[in-house]
Amino acid sequence: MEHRQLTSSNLERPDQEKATHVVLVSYPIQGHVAPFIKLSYQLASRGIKVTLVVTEFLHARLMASQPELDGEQCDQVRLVAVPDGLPEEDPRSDERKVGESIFKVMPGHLKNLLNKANLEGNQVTCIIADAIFGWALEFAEKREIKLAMFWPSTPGGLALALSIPKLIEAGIIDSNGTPTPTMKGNKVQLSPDLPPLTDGDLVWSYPGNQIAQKMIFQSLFSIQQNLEKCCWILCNWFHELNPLVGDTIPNILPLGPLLANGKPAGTFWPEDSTCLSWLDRQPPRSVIYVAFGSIAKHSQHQIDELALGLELLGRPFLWVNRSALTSGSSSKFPDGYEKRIPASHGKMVPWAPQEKVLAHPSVACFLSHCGWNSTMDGISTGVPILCWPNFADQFYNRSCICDGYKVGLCLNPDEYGIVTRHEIRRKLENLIADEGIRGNSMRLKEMAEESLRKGGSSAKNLESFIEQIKQ
Ligand SMILES: O=c1ccn([C@@H]2O[C@H](COP(=O)(O)OP(=O)(O)O[C@H]3O[C@H](CO)[C@@H](O)[C@H](O)[C@H]3O)[C@@H](O)[C@H]2O)c(=O)[nH]1
Repeated sequence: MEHRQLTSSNLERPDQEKATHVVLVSYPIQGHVAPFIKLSYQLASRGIKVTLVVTEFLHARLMASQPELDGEQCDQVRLVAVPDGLPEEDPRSDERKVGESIFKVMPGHLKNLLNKANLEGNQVTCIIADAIFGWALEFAEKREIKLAMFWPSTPGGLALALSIPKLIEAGIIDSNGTPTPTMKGNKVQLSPDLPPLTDGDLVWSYPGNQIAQKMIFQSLFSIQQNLEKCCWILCNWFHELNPLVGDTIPNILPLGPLLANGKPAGTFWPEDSTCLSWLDRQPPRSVIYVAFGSIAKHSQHQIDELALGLELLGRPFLWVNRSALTSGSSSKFPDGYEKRIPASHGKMVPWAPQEKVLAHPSVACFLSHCGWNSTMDGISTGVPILCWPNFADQFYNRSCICDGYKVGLCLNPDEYGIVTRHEIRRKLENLIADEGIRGNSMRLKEMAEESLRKGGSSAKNLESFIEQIKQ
């Protein structure tokens, strides 16, 4: 199935006929698609013709949640929808099945797309592929097309992924990524400007989901070879955040923070914008913003503790209570909770315009699962972060936020593995009162802004990338 963005009338715009044409291919999850879309805007705004390939399933979701993605505002970014190889009725809830199918069918779709673009005189100059799409290397090489890989996650995660062979050789992890007794209780220094890594920080860690853990480890294992062979590794951070990590990776180009800047952020759920007018009615720096990205889950017991912790704190809060945040159906609140918390004091939304929320002056801090995009959202708006990691890179991101960048605090579970309401209340109070953390957050925000200004590190990296793909 092809969407209207692929029609020849659309492709043959005279002003763009000779433009450099970049095709981007993202893995179809929110934490990858959102930064891909923001990167697409950056390229398109500099006159590059941009085609972003998404699965049909995802395309339908994006159109339902942000129909503007198909409109005037995003005209220079063409979304092309391709089948993911699964039957229409499949709910796409089995991550492994989706992943395997994508790897099987995506090369064929890309081939068709390039052939079609060639026929229509829109030759593709460069492919930007998700860093886990190793198949794109051979594909681009055969067709003599430049290839960049995009790493949507954290500097620490990249440093770790690239160290996997050495860690196995040194007997620190086994060939499945499981820490050996040598690592237990010890720390590994991946780069002088990263906090030491413990066995709890391994980015493939997915508590309670062995299949996902194995899948993430295998993808990361393959990344080292992928990145060695591609021309550039594009990343969503700015050089000054972890300058030494970049020094060890020759072809790295940090371009972040990647921002939507008011354009549709490519979210899978419709944004509830009423939270912005609600924020307008709150005092400056008063609100706790609570959001756990697109995949993290909490038990109903944890949701209760969170709700009661926020109540104990007594400050206004805005809570993204996304569907499937709990393992069962939708999360419930403790008895009488919604009556006790007036709407003026606590607002729940299924999905928020996160970039805009965090930039709002009423927000005091961000209770986050530490997904990398949310971490960059927090850093680029100077909002201190209370860390509640759930799986994967989020544990090491927590260490970076708290011990590396020093812009947050972390929640600690009790002896039963529960983050109690008292811990939540205490840490939120401490975080809000911590002037040192606020100062660090503001400094990083300024550095992030500086990196995007003309002559700043990310701006220069983007210009250099564009110059090179034009050659
Ligand atoms: O109400 C909300 C909540 C989130 N977001 C956006 O959704 C994205 C969420 O991304 P992220 O914070 O990275 O979380 P996940 O969706 O969980 O992302 C997955 O992908 C990331 C990048 O690889 C990893 O760092 C995470 O651990 C992994 O779970 C960000 O762009 C947010 O701005 C919204 O727009 N509104």
